[in-house]
Amino acid sequence: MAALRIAAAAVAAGADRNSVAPVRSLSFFASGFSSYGVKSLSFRSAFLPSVACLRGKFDMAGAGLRNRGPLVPAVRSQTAEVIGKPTVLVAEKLGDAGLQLLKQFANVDCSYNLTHEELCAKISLCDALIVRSGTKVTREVFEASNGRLKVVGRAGVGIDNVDLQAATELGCLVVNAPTANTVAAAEHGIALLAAMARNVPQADASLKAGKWQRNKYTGVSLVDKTIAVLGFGKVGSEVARRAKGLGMDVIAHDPYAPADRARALGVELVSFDEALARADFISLHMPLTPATKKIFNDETFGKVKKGVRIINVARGGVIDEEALVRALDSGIVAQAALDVFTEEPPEKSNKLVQHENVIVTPHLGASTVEAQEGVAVEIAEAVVGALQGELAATAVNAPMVPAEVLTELAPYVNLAERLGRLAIQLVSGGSGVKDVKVTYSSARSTDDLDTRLLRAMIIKGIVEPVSDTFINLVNANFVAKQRGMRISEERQPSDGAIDVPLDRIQVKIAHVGSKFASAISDSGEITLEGKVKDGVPHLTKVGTFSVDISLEGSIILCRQVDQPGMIGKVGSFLGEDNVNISFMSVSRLTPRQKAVMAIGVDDEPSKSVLQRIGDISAIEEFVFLKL
Ligand SMILES: NC(=O)c1ccc[n+]([C@@H]2O[C@H](COP(=O)([O-])OP(=O)(O)OC[C@H]3O[C@@H](n4cnc5c(N)ncnc54)[C@H](O)[C@@H]3O)[C@@H](O)[C@H]2O)c1
Ligand SMILES: O=C(O)[C@H](O)COP(=O)(O)O
Repeated sequence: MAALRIAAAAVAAGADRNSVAPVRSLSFFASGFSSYGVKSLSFRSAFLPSVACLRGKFDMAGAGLRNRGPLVPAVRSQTAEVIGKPTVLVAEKLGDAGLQLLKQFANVDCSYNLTHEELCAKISLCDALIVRSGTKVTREVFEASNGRLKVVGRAGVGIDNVDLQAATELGCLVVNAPTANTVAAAEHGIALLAAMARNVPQADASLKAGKWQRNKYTGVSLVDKTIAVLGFGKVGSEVARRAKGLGMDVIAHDPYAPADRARALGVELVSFDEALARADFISLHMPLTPATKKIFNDETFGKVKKGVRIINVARGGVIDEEALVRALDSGIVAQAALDVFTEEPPEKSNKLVQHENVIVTPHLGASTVEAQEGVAVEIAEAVVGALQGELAATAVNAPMVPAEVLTELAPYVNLAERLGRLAIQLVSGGSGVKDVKVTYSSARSTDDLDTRLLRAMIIKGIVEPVSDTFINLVNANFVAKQRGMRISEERQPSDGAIDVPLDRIQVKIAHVGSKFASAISDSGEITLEGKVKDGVPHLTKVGTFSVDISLEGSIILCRQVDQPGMIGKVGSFLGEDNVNISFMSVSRLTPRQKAVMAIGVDDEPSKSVLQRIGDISAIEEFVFLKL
């Protein structure tokens, strides 16, 4: 019998994290933030306020912030007792309204024009970083933050200056401000279009130099000309709308644009080659991605109508600048108007900047008073929200889960993490977890359940106790993949209530041994199942045994010979050790044979009392699990 016994002790995984285990699992994005202004945290209060924040936006009153809740220690040795504010580094000029908003919540360090080295040196003291397009947020920056940096806010649209892969791997959320500068960029595109067509900058410079060159600066008309908008997103659509107003024929190319949006604006969506062949003017509005990098090159210029005019308010990198110089010199391209460059700022001697048929501006597309105030508020709201544990609506590297879905799923999120956390503690030493199967039982239709958050929380529960990686919605899938963990998800119809999103969640870990053999189901996997009852997660199945205990505190699972007096004996040992029992449940398959007892305890039993429980002759195996 002794051979069957598994030494009862705190499961090695996580045993050295007593001080943080109860709090570090509480919120999702906030995992890893300092406990700004949070005096104490309880499990249930910790996730839910972030959900409330999603609905209620900002409650910036000091007291409101203090009670916000989901802010969990940044440094693992810290406890939730530390009172402080997060630090936000603003590395490029940000509108005042945004700064004021940030200052209500955070210590704001406005340090502009930092060198890369200075940024790397400062970043480990910052919880959030706000940049425009002028700061390169490289892997080095993320690594230098030593895990403290949890949000990068891009005060604008393009995130090509942020290493998204590194951010994701290190669990750092990246948010942008995608809407506030759209009109400004479109207006700048139109300004460049008109200025280029009528040689405004050249004529202005000539006149200021004392010349009067009316013939030299004869322009071309816009009306009835064809403009091809490449990238029919927010800015592209606004440019198209304005070009229509100028009497131009507008065609557009965008592989992902909905045809009805184009139709509504009277814009014809065409292929890339057709756009090149038909356009008198080409206006670029696609993002810089590996697919669009140097999309304008010698070959592309070979397909355009001779004498085409090009406007680029998107990103310099979408044009091969040397090829453009060649196309301008040969007259294939008559003129170009550029707001953006591959290198910013470009060298003074840059051939495009100096070309007489090129007009340039120093990346001014978003630079209007109105746009900068709008962008500043948009990004400040996103960063503050993320620091408070909200799922940001403008997250660039995390799935967006609508607020109402999040509210409904909140208790299941806790259940999912706890099942993962218990399941990993049942795996016997040395077994690598490679195959996790999750079954969601729900009376709802398949489309009606967004499981991404639950899946991420199960990964968090499984991985965090056995590694030093913080898991959140940003990096959960990446971390699972990196560890070679395959998570398969399955939906099972249930006849439960339709007004709750889920009836049960079952987590199975396959191809591993268990410290508690009774947790292995007939199919050979560690199997745990849970439900939410009155908003509280419950463990309802271990292996083939039905149990019912609330998933709070810690758990002792015992398998014993079913006989009178067992509950009393174990209960009295725990009582003598001043350990409070919160829940107890006994399940047996056949009377007087095997039974499984699940005991929820508020306090951690001492090793000696666990030893005494293990020594009870009827107890065949037992395990102590921490939540
Ligand atoms: N100069 C500035 O100051 C300034 C200001 C705002 C935006 N921008 C830049 O303008 C670009 C567009 O911004 P937005 O807000 O309209 O973004 P958006 O995401 O709304 O639109 C981009 C569009 O490009 C499309 N696209 C992607 N790949 C494409 C391809 N290969 N060919 C054609 N279309 C493609 C997408 O489907 C999308 O519809 C971004 O690069 C942004 O950084 C520059
Ligand atoms: O992508 C953008 O939003 C624009 O390029 C604006 O960049 P900026 O914030 O550096 O002006």
